[in-house]
Amino acid sequence: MAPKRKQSDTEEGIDFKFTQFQIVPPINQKNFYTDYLKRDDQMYIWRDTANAKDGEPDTTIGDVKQEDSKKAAEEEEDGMEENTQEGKQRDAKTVVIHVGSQNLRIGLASDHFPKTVPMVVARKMRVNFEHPHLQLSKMCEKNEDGNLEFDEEFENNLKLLQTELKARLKAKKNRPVPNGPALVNNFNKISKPEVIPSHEDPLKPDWIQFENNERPDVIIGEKASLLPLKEYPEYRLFHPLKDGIFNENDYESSQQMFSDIYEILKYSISDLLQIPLSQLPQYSSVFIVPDLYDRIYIERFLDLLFYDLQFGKSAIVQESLCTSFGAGMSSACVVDVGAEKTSVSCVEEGIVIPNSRINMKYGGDDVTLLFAKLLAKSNFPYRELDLCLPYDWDLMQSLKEKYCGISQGTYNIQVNDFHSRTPDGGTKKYSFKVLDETILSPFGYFRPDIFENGEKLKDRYKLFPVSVDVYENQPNNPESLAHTTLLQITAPLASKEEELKSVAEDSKADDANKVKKPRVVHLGSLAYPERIKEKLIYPLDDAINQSIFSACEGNLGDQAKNLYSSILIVGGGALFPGFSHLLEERLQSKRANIPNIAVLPPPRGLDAQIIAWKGGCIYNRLRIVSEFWIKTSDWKTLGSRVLQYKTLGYFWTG
Ligand SMILES: Nc1ncnc2c1ncn2[C@@H]1O[C@H](COP(=O)(O)OP(=O)(O)OP(=O)(O)O)[C@@H](O)[C@H]1O
Repeated sequence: MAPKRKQSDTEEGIDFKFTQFQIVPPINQKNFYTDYLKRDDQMYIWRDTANAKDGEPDTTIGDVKQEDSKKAAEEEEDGMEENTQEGKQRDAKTVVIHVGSQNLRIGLASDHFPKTVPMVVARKMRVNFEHPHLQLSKMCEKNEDGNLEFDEEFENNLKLLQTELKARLKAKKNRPVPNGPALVNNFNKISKPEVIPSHEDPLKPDWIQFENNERPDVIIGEKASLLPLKEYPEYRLFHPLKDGIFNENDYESSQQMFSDIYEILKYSISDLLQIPLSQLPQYSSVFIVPDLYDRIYIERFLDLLFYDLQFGKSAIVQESLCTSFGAGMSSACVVDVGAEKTSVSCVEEGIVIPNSRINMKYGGDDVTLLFAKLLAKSNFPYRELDLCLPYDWDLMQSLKEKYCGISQGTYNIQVNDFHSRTPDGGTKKYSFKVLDETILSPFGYFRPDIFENGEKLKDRYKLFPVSVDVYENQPNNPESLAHTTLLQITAPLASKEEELKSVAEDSKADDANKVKKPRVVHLGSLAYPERIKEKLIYPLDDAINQSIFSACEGNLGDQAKNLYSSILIVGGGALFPGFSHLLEERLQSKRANIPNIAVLPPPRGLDAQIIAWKGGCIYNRLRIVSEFWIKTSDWKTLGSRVLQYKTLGYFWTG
């Protein structure tokens, strides 16, 4: 039999406690309460603001609050003072910056109009750059009937577009032009250019010619398109933004891209606004960001504003909010059709409704390309036109802006002319005929599958990783129910096999990176999208319907009626005559139960392209904005966390 084990002393009933310390019982969660880091006045950022206001080293919280309320009352009393002298002084020291894929709009808040700078840089490379070509005549081929044709997908989409246009013209009692396309083709085929001697062309561009061997490293903005690229092949053109985000496709490194953005901003501030860079610490900047922004985009831009340009303080504000300020509307559905992106968002009482935001990857440049293709099909006489050359692209843009529009009056054969100006070919005058090309091109917004969408968002996340949460390592870019819904609707269009393949690839990548898939944060009614798909291409009118539907949480009541009666259309891409009217008609046909649908142009004859910038100036005048300024010290101490407390406030989380 095994011997009995000796029992320990405690078990033998000796009354000593194991420790003299009082053991703390678990807290009863019912009565548990703490406000640690829950009140604004405990945050460094607010205490810092309060101290700065007082000019005292430190104060107790109660005192700060009393002082604040006194000051606020004083400010209320002399509000006029704020609106006149103080406000004007502040405007003269604030630079409002609105960056677009094609144009940067920048100016002092006290200016009437911003300076517009094309977002392009010509950089001298170490070895000659082989420029790509996109010659119009080589884009299509002759079919058996002798007509010019593009690929099958394009031709099918074009047929659908033409059918839609015919139905519309019939409804408006417009008669078709008998034998129209043949008449147009025959005229264009035999149209010959007239050479204009350079001394007879008052608009001849001042092409850049370098003397000796002195060649600058960078040429910025408009000047870059005056560079004869064939003569100076060591230069390459870069567009740092594409589709409304960083252009990761054309650059090898993020530093290279940022140095181009820096050059554009530096040139605009020092040369155009005449502000010496050394004085920027005394200036503030209002930076206008997309509604459905990318966190990395905002963080990197703020780095640039604080570290490289050294602005004293900055505020960031969303595009649609600025547009609504600029238009003086407290609630609106803002549709911004830009060069390479189109956004739709609903704004109410100074807030962009998070679930209504939609960002689509098409815009005015897609219409330009479509117009060029349609002209190519009808034997456009300028056959050497190369869309990769900046002056030829600009020519096509100007033809689009001059001749495209959606009025029934233009549906007839028209004879137009234009001048081509190239550094090697001089000036030539061409005549050409068009029939329905000018109407069909803007129609593309309602059937965007016809645009060249394949290369969009190519190499996304090549230079920058997906923004992830520091705690959960989950993608944390803001999401919107409207946007996610449309992504899910368009997803089945991809072939099943392709889908499965890429899902498998994604899951492999996920395992490697330990990054989980994004989730829909707002309503939770939808499962998370199968993959991180961002390229949203969807008809404009349907996108507006979806945005308003999501803004009202599916209830098309008074709120929806209000939004439908104030659809504000801005941005350069929608500046076609008759476009607002067409959009209004299409919305009415799809929402017959909503009376008074109105698509409004910007009020007071304001330019649709600068209205968001104007709104940025007005934002600078709001008294509340003083709480939104991020100082250099805040950015250096807290980094992007400061955005939770300031400027974007709760938008930053979603
Ligand atoms: N009068 C016009 N008619 C038609 N299109 C126009 C007109 N004026 C400008 N555009 C087009 O508007 C586009 C530029 O618009 P905008 O300046 O709003 O773009 P962005 O803000 O630079 O780009 P994004 O919003 O995509 O970032 C170009 O495609 C240009 O061809």
